[in-house]
Amino acid sequence: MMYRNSEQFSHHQSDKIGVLITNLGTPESPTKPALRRYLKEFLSDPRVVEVPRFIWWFILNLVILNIRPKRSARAYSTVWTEQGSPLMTITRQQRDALQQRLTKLYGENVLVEFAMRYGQPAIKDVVHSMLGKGVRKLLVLPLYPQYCASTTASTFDALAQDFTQRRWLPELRFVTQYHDNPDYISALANKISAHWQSHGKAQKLIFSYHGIPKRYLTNGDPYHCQCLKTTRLVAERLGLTQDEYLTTFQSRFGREEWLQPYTDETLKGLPAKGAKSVQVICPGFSADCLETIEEIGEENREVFLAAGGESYQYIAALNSDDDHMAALTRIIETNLYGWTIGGDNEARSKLALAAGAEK
Ligand SMILES: C=CC1=C(C)c2cc3[nH]c(cc4nc(cc5[nH]c(cc1n2)c(C)c5CCC(=O)O)C(CCC(=O)O)=C4C)c(C)c3C=C
Ligand SMILES: [Fe+2]
Ligand SMILES: [Fe+2]
Repeated sequence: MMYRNSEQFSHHQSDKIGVLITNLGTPESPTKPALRRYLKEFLSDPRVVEVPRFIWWFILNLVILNIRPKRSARAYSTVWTEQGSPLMTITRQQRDALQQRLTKLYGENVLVEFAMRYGQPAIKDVVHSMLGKGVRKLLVLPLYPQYCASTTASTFDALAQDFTQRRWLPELRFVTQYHDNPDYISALANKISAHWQSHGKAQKLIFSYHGIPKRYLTNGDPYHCQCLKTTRLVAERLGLTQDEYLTTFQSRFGREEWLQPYTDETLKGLPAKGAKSVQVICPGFSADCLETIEEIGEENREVFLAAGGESYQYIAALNSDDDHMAALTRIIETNLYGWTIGGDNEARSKLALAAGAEK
């Protein structure tokens, strides 16, 4: 067995702390071949599609990969910008903002990087580069506020898979969720209040989360429960009454039942029930992407207006907003505890001093 070497190993090298933020990933370009490559990797992940492998192999390769890439490429081209995919651009901005905040707190000893679960930059490549730069303590923060096996556990799988190829593993901490973190909840509540300040309040506020097959919930995934809790906490913070908001689930894929109520069907039914103005926010997406910009911002707007709705507003994701970056920084700081403060070696006490000076 050949293991991947840690590059530039030397005795007495500094123990750096690495913070790796991750998100789902995105195709390299909004084209059919790029989408085919991306969707093949994504939809081959057994955490995403829990169907017996050999049955799924036929469906994926003979049906889905012959239909979906073209359709998805068209959708992606509507959100693509000069800098590329919004998800990539925003994740890079988040990395930069977090690096700046953590350098202020702890000095040069903390390295922040980002990686994508599917496509580029791949988790294994970024981890390799971080270890090569002297990172011996690694904190991984998937930017999925609500835990789901399809996203969070799959990210862990990618890390674990990479670690099977290494001789010298770093110390590892992995954040599985932050759905009820008070700073995350405040950031969402503030974003909504700020929107109300400039646009007024709609009749209904819709909290729309990415769906999953209902079967995953009945098999024990806590995702649904965490989504409902995020909504409840934000609604409490805003003082909303039960009839002022709804939680719905978007982005269905395939024929089986997914978490209900569905975002599109809910929007279709609202005007007839007297709700002609809505505001939609997607708290499960830490960065705007195809599923928010195109699906919620465009497609669902059409659905609502065609059904007799009059006013439809999408409230952007937290992206690299200051409030969001402050919340993530606090989550990171909490999870670095003992690596930055309270340790016994010189490097650690230096970090603690630097941190103390800032507060
Ligand atoms: C096939 C099943 C899928 C499951 C289960 C699923 C869960 C899930 N996904 C996200 C976040 C994102 N998904 C995105 C795109 C996307 N998702 C699926 C399918 C499932 N997702 C597909 C096929 C696609 C590709 C786009 C398409 O062809 O329609 C994205 C956007 C990526 C981007 O580049 O913009 C995100 C983000 C979560 C949080 C989740 C479970 C909780
Ligand atoms: Fe998805
Ligand atoms: Fe979608």
